[in-house]
Amino acid sequence: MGSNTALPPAPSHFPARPQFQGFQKPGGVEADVSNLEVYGHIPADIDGTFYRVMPDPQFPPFIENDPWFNGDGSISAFRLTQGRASYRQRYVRTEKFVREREARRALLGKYRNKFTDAVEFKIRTTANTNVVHFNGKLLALKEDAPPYAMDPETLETIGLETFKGQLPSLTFTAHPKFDPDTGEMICFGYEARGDGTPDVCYYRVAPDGTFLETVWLVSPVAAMIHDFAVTENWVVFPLIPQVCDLERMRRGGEHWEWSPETPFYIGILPRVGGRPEDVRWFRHPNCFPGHSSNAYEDEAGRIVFDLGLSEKNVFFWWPDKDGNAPSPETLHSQLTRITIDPRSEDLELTAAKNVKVLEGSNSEFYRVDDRFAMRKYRHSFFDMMDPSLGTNFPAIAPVLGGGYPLYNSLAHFDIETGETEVYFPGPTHMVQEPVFIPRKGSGEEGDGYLLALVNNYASMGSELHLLDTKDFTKVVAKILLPVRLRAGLHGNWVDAADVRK
Ligand SMILES: C=Cc1ccc(O)c(OC)c1
Ligand SMILES: [Fe+2]
Repeated sequence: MGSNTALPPAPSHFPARPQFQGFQKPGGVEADVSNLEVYGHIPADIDGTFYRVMPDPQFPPFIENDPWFNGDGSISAFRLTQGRASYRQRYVRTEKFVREREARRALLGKYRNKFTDAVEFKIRTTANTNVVHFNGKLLALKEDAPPYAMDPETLETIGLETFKGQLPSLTFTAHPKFDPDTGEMICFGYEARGDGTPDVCYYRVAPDGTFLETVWLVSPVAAMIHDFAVTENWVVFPLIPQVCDLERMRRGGEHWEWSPETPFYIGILPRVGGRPEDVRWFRHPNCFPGHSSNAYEDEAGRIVFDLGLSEKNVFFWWPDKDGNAPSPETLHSQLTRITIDPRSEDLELTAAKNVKVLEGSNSEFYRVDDRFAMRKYRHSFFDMMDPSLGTNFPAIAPVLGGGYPLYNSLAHFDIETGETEVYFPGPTHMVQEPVFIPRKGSGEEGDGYLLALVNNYASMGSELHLLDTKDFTKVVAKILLPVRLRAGLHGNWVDAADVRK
């Protein structure tokens, strides 16, 4: 829209929709709290910061039924040291955030549809999906743009990060992977040449920010590639059958549409030295690939790829062309192992040959001991929804809000024994994504702590629950926040020892 076009009316309050109501009501808070109340105790060997990000719209949208994925990125930093906890929170100063604050209203239109904006943006991103620590900076990530760099201490936004001009792609995944041995950051961008393009750009970055390698690929369909996986020798690109159509976007429609006809494609590329023509697109019957747990190569050289797999469209707010979408309570994602021979002539993956459910519970947001990322591993930690644990749904329903899948417990799955341990935080609580904290001085996989943000619908406040992985079902510390933090996406633990001074 041109600058002399009248702006669409800007609402003065958030709409009466589940994603803006109850616990999901936007907070708009920036904070510095020097001491948080602790029930229990924070072990003395814990010294670091838990960074996480949530979409939290600064202004009410002028878009009808704006999905929760479209809110401004707000970064929380929970600093745990010497048995104490403090908390800082800042919005990422994206171009969108800064210009909307100036205008005192929403200017950005639909999720990833520039044709619906009230003004023209150079960079539309909300930077609201993940926050990682790399080369002395925080990177606030969303898959539609380059990262925004931030100061890890002050959470001041430094600016758009293009790695001194080395970034070859218009986009950067929200799920970069870090090799625990080399510190290398392995990334990609999809729609890497712009909205609706099937181009995927794969790149590897040295710990000092030097780009080591770039490979341009073309995917079989312009689909969302949210998470991915890396092994010693391969990278794995799972395509979510949510597809983009630029014409639909031009008409003011959605960026994404669920496509039941599209298979679940998995692209396999050599991790080092691959050429564009080396990518191989395996096919699995239509389903929804969620987040990765981990991946590695077995003795036979096959790729073992563990992820959350759901039969139905988890992003139910983007239905198929006829408007069909599952209702959120019917979604069930399971930790699933897909085994792929990267050299196989046969590109069809089948349930019988290639797929095995590892853990049948309804689960998501898998985390591992990152020292074992890209390697054979034994322990996966995740969010779980098990209504039989005793959540008092009638009591919390009026304040639950919604618009996204809910999880009421944290789980530890031991892949070797097949056993699952569960931590239930309480009947009026839901959990967000956990992070794993290794125990100081212990190299044993999975030995340490799990830390997660918990929504308390009785107090309408947020809490951090800290568990010891050796006594998983009990809480070690509950850290109370003076605020309510709505649903977030991802975060990471940054140990004080790993912060470059
Ligand atoms: C969980 C996935 C996911 C995928 C795409 C997004 O834009 C996003 O924004 C918060 C989240
Ligand atoms: Fe994600």
